[in-house]
Amino acid sequence: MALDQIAIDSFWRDGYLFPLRVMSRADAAHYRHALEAYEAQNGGPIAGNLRHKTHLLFTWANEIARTPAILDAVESILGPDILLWASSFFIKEPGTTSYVSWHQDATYWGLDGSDVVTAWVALADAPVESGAMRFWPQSHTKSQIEHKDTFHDDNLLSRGQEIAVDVPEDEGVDVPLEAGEMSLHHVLLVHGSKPNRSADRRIGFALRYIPTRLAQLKSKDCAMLVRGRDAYGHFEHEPSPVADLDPAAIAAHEHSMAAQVAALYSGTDKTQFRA
Ligand SMILES: O=C(O)CCC(=O)C(=O)O
Ligand SMILES: [Fe+2]
Repeated sequence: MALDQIAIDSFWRDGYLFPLRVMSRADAAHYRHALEAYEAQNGGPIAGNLRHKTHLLFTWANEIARTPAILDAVESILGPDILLWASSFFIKEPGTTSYVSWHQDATYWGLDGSDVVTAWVALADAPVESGAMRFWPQSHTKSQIEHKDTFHDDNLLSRGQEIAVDVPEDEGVDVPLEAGEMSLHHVLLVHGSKPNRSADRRIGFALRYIPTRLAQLKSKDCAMLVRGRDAYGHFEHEPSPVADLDPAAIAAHEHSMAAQVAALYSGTDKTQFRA
């Protein structure tokens, strides 16, 4: 579903766009079941390194990342040559204290440009009371703001990083989504979310797309070509998984995680994702 000019203009003006339906409720439920079948077998929620770049490990997660309606919308913003740089599950269990502090994604990513878009895909309904995301409109025009690391246990971000300015709460826009819908946000948009006070899990799969012309300044990094061609070669291309958790997929994921952790945790002693 290509975006019309009004939608494209509103993304660049406000720094976000939502809601966009990218799959049916039934398809979202199918992917949720695939995730939860793994979690049941694993004995608990997906966590640690497996929560990140999950599309390298599971065929169903790779399929979500390549959903034509998602890529059409992203192409409208970034152009035809698209790499998927990262993916992360943001899951909040009902009645828990997990939250996401106000932050800008760009802070630790090391990418040399800000034409980076996150598609946050809801695999379960994410009403306001579930701790839906909140956006600070037009904050992407403020360029990079200082952050401080808290490493707070309940904070779902890699470093528990918080923006070092007061965000006017009354300017925050709630981003409720239904299962199968997505929001898009700009890499400099200030956003966060509160704990889940609903009766169901809040399950978001965040997909980070970049144009092939961007480069990683912090590590020799990897990404997956999901549309068009790559005339730059800044990133080592990652393979799609052939089967869930097969040895080649696990090896490719480990290789990519090393590069991602080197970038996101630079300056710390962390060697893997903390949550
Ligand atoms: O899921 C959330 O509440 C936050 C997600 C987020 O920070 C992101 O996708 O960039
Ligand atoms: Fe974020």
